[in-house]
Parts: sequence; C-alpha cells; structure tokens
Amino acid sequence: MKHTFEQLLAASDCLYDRDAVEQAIDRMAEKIRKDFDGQFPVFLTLMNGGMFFGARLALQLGIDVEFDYVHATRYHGTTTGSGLAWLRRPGAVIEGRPVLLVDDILDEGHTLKAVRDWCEDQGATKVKIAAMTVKQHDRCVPGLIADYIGLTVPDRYVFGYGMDVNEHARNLPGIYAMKD
Ligand SMILES: O=P(O)(O)OC[C@H]1O[C@H](OP(=O)(O)OP(=O)(O)O)[C@H](O)[C@@H]1O
Ligand SMILES: Nc1nc2[nH]cnc2c(=O)[nH]1
Repeated sequence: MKHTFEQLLAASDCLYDRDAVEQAIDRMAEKIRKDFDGQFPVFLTLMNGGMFFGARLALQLGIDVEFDYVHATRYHGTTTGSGLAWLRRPGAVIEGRPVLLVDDILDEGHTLKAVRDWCEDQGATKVKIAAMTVKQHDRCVPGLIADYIGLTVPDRYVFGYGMDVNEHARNLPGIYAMKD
C-alpha cells in the first residue's frame, strides 16, 4: 500500500479534527494540573507516538514537571503488535517520585503495562497514565486502565497526531481510522 497523505486519507475516516483533539488534551491538562500541583512529577513520554500529545499536554499543564522519555515499541513500524522492545529507558530518577506516563494510544495495554510496572519496580511513589486515545474493545490486559483519557477510538487501526501507519502520517494533525 502507498502512503501519501492523499492515499491514506482516501482509505480512512476522520474521527477527530485538530481542534477536537486539542480541546480533549486541554481538558486532560486541567485534571492533571489539579492532581499533580506542587509535586514536580516525572513527565514520561512514550516515544515515538506520544511526542505530539506530550508536547501539547505539557504546554497546557501550567505546573512544573521533569521531562524524560522512554522508547519502547511493540509494533516495530507495522500495524500488528508483537513482543515489546525497549529502545531507551528513562534517565531521570524514578525512585521516590510521582510519575505521569504519557502515550498516544492505549490499545491492548501491553506497552503501558510494561512501562508502568518498570516504574513501580524502580520505586515510583505513584504512576498515573495519560492516554490521548483509548481503543474500544475487550482485549486490554487485565488491571490496566488510563487515569486520564482524551478520546475513545473504535476497534480499527488509527493514525495521526503522533500515531503512525508503517512510520508514515504521524504529523497529520487530526485522528483517522483505516476503513475496514
Ligand atoms: O496498547 P498496546 O497494544 O501496547 O499499543 C499501544 C502502543 O503502540 C504504539 O507504539 P508502537 O509500538 O507502535 O511504537 P511508536 O510509539 O513508535 O509508534 C503506541 O504508541 C503505544 O505505545
Ligand atoms: N498508530 C497506531 N498505533 C497503535 N498501537 C496500537 N494500536 C495502534 C493503532 O491503532 N494505531
């Protein structure tokens, strides 16, 4: 399949335009600000998908945070998940700190679960999850829920606003779902 923006847009439905995505992120920022005010949390973005969401969320937060990132990939630039590969673990001190995990999508939850469990093993005082989107199905790993949810998406492959299709289209400003 070719991956020009035009070809991808023709093969997909727009779920949320840029305004809708950013309004949802701004609503999340308000809740997170209240919960973390005065705590100087580690703001841990999951790369690559979380980068656009993380940037917008951080700029809207209005509280001081320490930035860091992890790079863990399960999809390896493809559209089906497999084993999780850690490409970078965080450099920030996690022990004794509150952590906010920031990711573009909670799908089956394996990625966020692995990172959350790792942070807990490092001695984080609390680990909260901010997911820009949550996919609607019943295949999520048990016990994993996002504390802050931006938007829900259907059980289809989605892309845009950080989310890729075979490493294309992350920088489309809206969120799209491939047609079935
Ligand atoms: O809930 P899951 O089923 O584990 O899937 C969600 C993960 O999949 C994507 O990452 P991916 O591995 O594609 O890497 P990327 O962030 O570089 O796109 C996305 O950014 C999430 O981290
Ligand atoms: N881009 C993208 N990444 C994912 N990771 C898990 N599910 C998805 C999805 O639907 N789209």
